Amino acid sequence: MHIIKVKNDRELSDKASDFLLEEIKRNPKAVLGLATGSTPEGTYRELIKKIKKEKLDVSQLTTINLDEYVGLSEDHPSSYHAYMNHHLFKPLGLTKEQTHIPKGDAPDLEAETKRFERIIQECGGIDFQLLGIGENGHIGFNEPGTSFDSRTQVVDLKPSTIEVNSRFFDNKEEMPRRALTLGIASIMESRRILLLASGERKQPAMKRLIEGPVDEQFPASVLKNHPHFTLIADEAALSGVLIDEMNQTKI
Ligand SMILES: O=P(O)(O)OC[C@H]1O[C@](O)(CO)[C@@H](O)[C@@H]1O
Repeated sequence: MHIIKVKNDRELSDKASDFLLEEIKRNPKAVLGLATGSTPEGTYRELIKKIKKEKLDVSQLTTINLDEYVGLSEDHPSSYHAYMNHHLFKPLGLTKEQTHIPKGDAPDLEAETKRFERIIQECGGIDFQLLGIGENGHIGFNEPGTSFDSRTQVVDLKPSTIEVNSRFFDNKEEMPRRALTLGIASIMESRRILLLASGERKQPAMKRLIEGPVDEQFPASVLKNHPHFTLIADEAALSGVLIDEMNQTKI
């Protein structure tokens, strides 16, 4: 695990967008694994600016999103489809053919999980996976207790996740109780992984990730087993966390 400590969310967005930009420059046909939530919003904003400034061709990229709420159609304003269209796909002109997100309103959810795994295999696997982290350590929507061998699946969300994420819904009652998510094994097969964490809300998760053991009760801990795993976190998220200097770059 390599840790990059930044001052604040603005620096985190700048640094994380550089990682994505480098990946795209190195391989214009890259398969990018993408995340939603509040954390990567600034990263996407910076990435769009940099891609436009450098006039990069993004027409050959493929994107694979981590998750979607069960029951929400693509045009539901709180769906991750709507989030991605708004924050990245529309501004970059990425087409439906090159972008993939699990369909939360698929009539057969089990078939949808299989279809999604097939898409990942068919495009040759994920080159670069961007991740956020839940306060309880979830990655994608893989909640504490999820097997490290899991593949794309339908999951029940924990009450704490329902509470935290209901802020994205006008009416809290509309917050779905289930989601489709890439499994932990599917995420771990990505060739490189970048995890972002910002703000004091994420401090307990950072402490457990960095100081604690690899444990299925804390899903993000599995990332420490990945050979090319980088964490970018800000000072608030890392406050009071003991970091081995060998693993760290300060910005
Ligand atoms: O960045 P946030 O909003 O804190 O969300 C944390 C994580 O939880 C999720 O909302 C659930 O997948 C992710 O999209 C995100 O990475």
